[in-house]
Amino acid sequence: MAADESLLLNISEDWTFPGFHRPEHKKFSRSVGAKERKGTPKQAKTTKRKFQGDNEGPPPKRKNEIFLVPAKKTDVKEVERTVKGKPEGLISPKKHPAVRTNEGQVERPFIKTSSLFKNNPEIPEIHRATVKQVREKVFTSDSFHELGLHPHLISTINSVLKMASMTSVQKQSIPSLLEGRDALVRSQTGSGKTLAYCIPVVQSLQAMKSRIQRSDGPYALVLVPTRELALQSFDTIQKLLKPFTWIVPGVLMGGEKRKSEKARLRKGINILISTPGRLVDHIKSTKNIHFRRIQWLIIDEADRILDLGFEKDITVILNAINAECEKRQNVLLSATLTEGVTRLADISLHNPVSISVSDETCDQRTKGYKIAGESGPLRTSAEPDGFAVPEKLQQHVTLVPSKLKLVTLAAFILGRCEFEKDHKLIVFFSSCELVEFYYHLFLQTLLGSSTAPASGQSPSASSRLKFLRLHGNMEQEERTAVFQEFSLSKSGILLCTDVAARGLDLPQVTWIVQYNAPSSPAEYIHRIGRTARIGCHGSSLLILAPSEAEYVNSLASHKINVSEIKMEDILSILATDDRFKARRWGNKKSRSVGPQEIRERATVLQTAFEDYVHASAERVSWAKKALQSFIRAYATYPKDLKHIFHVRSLHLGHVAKSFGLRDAPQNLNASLGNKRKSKPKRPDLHKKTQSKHRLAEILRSEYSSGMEAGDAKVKKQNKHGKPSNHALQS
Ligand SMILES: Nc1ncnc2c1ncn2[C@@H]1O[C@H](COP(=O)(O)OP(=O)(O)OP(=O)(O)O)[C@@H](O)[C@H]1O
Repeated sequence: MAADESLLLNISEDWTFPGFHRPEHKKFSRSVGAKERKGTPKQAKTTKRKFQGDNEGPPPKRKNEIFLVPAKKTDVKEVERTVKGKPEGLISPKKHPAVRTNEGQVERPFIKTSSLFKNNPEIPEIHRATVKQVREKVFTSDSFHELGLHPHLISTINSVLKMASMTSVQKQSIPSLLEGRDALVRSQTGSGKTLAYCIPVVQSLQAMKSRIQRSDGPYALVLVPTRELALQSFDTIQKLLKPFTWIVPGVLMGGEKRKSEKARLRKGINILISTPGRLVDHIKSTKNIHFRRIQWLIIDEADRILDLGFEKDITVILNAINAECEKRQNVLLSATLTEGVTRLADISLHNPVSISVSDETCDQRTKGYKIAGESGPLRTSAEPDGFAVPEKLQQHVTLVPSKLKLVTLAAFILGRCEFEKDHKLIVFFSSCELVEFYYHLFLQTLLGSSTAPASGQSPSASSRLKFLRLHGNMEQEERTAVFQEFSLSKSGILLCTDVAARGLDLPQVTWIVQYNAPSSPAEYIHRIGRTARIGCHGSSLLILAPSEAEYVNSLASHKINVSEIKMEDILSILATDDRFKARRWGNKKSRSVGPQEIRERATVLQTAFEDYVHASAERVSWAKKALQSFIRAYATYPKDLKHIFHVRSLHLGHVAKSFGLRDAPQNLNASLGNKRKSKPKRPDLHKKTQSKHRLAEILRSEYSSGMEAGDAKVKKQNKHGKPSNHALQS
């Protein structure tokens, strides 16, 4: 199936000197009408007629090597040469054989580039009622001194963690937990839930009459869904334990050799932080693990742990603990309390206190949500019926036809990270394959590859563009390195799956971009919650296709308000970068750039992506596999979102463009048909336990314990930043 009819542009001559001045540019007006959105038909036709004769047949063949024109200082002569013929810049399409005309001008053959702006679906107006968002006050004016903690613990909080006053959730939770109560704790993302449980655990363990010995084994067990979160929680506990050196924390998270974990278990870990899968592995295979002295069981991101089908693992863990110790304190935490958490609470909490921070419930500790029976339902009537979103988080949505999705994302990244300072972006995708694909595509095209050092940084003018990626198919060593690098970095772009959606506290993230919509409003909340933490400012952008516009209403029904950014406004950033200038607009730098030229610049950018992908059969096959992975993930939206996200509503030819493919792969439908027989499911909270177990299998690659045999992992990126062999095969 052809992607679309073609607009023919003299792309290879479109490249000019990549100056970084910011010419005045005209933004697309918000009132761009449907007619204008579709392009100016007359102009497009003229362009087509003009160039058609020169370009029958496929684009010229290219070598397999990565194209790149390294940025270097250029003198005036060099600039002139560049303007006349050779493309130079961060994105540099393959060079085509030059032809000299009578006038001595260098002419190049034309590249056939499908029109990005024709035959797109109409972008609907977003109509939704404005909802009142649930707000929570982050900080209180109360200090930690009021809690009656050990003075050394208070001074550690003040001097090591540099915290003076408690957050609302800490003020409400810590006293209850110090009283010995079980608890179900909900407060917005980035509000300090980690310390809300860590402080009481440390306070109670350091106060034990007979001093804890390392060889005693675990007194507290903390379960978290991902390895990065395990590391992060471990780090916090380790800091709190500074004055109490006899209490030993430890983390089990997979990716490490089982032998060394066993050795650490044998020596003794008093506060054990683990992912459920990894702990179950040890319960089944490690003699030295025991739970005789467990006094605390903490399940962080409790709803996620259930979503992932870890219920079976949790049952194994609870049975193992219950068999050895009867009485302990249990705490479940999450920013999103869902039906799943209530079920988990039913099986794991005893006479719990339910703590929920919101304007309505603030300062009103609601105690005594009793379990009607050992397996009866927990009543959580005080819960607000919407999710709380940090007050300083600006949420946006943009409606983008599939064909334009890739250039819109690239323009958005360039706009934030190249032309503005100190932006830290996280971009969420729906699968590991998509993350790998776009990571390498951006690295090779937006940065140019062969001079880019292994960290993904270029010495060129685009040095502000630093791409990193994180997903469950990477080697643990690299996952940890990326997590730490992005944490410490002041700027950069992290492409990731939902493995980074929960709990991660990455400082100073300014934007969250959701390139693929999340599978539930709860996941939306957690993804955007990686910014605007602990009272800071932050923004989010959800990219939806026109056919997915209804999702905005779905979010509104959970009291989530998003405001629209027009796609044209995102693309208008291309006006500030003359690397994308089409030649026919000349070299004058002072004139303003109109909508038609921005469309052509977007086409130049798209062409660079397509050139990269079509430079070899191997890359085309890689892009096809990424496309297939996208479609597979698209088929897994839960039933209640199927009317919005349905594979049938995808235009494959258009979607293919967002993978740099010029045409929709011919055999995709057939292969999708085969997949449908064993259709994987997304997490669906309303599904029965059995289906959750199946989910666990499907999502295992993202959240695996790291012990599975034959786990296909993405090998460390080679030093040229090229797709690794595995990435090409995945
Ligand atoms: N009392 C406090 N004063 C200042 N900063 C704090 C305080 N408590 C926690 N923080 C900081 O707030 C940030 C967010 O905390 P934390 O990660 O515990 O949030 P969370 O509620 O668990 O978020 P999520 O729901 O996303 O997991 C961390 O950087 C933490 O160090």
